[in-house]
Amino acid sequence: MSDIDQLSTEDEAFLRPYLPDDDAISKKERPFVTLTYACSLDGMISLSPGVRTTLSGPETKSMTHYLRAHHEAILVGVGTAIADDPSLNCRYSRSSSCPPQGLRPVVLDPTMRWDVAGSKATALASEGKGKAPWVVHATSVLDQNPEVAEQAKRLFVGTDGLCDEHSGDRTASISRLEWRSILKALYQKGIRSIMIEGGATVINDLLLQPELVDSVVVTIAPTWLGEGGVTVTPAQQTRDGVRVNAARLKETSWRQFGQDAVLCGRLE
Ligand SMILES: NC(=O)c1ccc[n+]([C@@H]2O[C@H](COP(=O)([O-])OP(=O)(O)OC[C@H]3O[C@@H](n4cnc5c(N)ncnc54)[C@H](O)[C@@H]3O)[C@@H](O)[C@H]2O)c1
Ligand SMILES: Nc1nc(=O)c(N)c(NC[C@H](O)[C@H](O)[C@H](O)COP(=O)(O)O)[nH]1
Repeated sequence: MSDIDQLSTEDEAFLRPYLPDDDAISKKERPFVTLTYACSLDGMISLSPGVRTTLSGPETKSMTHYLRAHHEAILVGVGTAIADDPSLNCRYSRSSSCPPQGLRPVVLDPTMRWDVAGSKATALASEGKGKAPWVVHATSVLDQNPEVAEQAKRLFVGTDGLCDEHSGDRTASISRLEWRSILKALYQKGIRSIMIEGGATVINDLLLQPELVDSVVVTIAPTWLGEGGVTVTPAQQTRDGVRVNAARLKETSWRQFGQDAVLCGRLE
C-alpha cells in the first residue's frame, strides 16, 4: 500500500503555475528545473551533515510525490544519496499524472562515492518500482578509473554538456561541474523536466543561478532543529563592494498542507 495520498483539487490548483511548462522547455537547451526542499523554521534541512531528518509531514510528502509525478527526472547530490539512501521514485497513485515511463533518478557524484549497486533506488528499479538511476560523473574521473567507461548508466559531463568517454574532453574540474553543463547533458539524454531535491550544497549553488531554475517549492515545517544543523544559506553576495541579498523569490504563493507551509516562487 502506498504511503502517498492524493492531493485535493485546490492543492493541485495552487501548484499548477509552478509545474513544468512545454513552452518554457522548448525555448531553452536544458530541462525545466524545479528546485525543492523541506526546511525548519531556522532554515535547516537536516540535524547534522549526513543525517536523514524527516521534516515533511504526510501531506507535504504527498505533495513532493505529486511534483515528482510531473517531472521526467529527479536529481540529488551524492551527499544526500549516501545520507538518505532515498527511493527517488514516484509513488503518487494517480497514474494519469505520472510520466508514462516513470521518473529517472539522477545522482550527481563526480568522484564516484555512491554505492550504486547497493542503493535502495537500484533495488526498487530491479523490482519494477522505479527506473534505474543515472550517475553523473566528471569526465576527468576516467583518467583515474578508465574501467568505469564500461559500466552502464553513467553520464560523463565535460565543460559543455554530455561527453563521450572516448572524446577526450578532460578539462572539467573533477569536483565542481557547471550546472549549465550538467543540465545540458541531461537534456541531450532526453530529459525535459527535472526536480532537484538537494542537499545543501546543491541547493545553495542553484539559488545563486536564477537563469537555470524555473520554479522553487519550499516546505517549511513548524520546528526548529537547533545549532549544528545543515542550513540552506547561499554564499554571501556583494555588489560594488556592498553586501546584497544572496537570492530572493518573486511571484510567490503560500498554502498550508497539514501542519506545514508550502512556499512556491521563482528566483529573481
Ligand atoms: N530536507 C530536505 O529537503 C533535504 C533534501 C536533501 C538532502 N537533505 C539533507 O542534506 C544533507 C546532504 O547535503 P550535502 O550538502 O552534504 O550533500 P549534497 O546532496 O548537496 O551533495 C553534495 C555533493 O554533491 C556533489 N556536487 C554538488 N554540486 C556539484 C557540482 N556543481 N559539481 C559536481 N559535484 C557536485 C559533490 O560531490 C558534493 O560533495 C543530508 O543530511 C540530507 O539528509 C535534506
Ligand atoms: N521534501 C522533503 N522532506 C523531508 O523531510 C526530507 N528529509 C527531504 N529530503 C529529500 C531527499 O531527497 C530525501 O532523500 C527524499 O525525500 C527521500 O524520499 P524518497 O525515499 O525518495 O521517497 N525532502
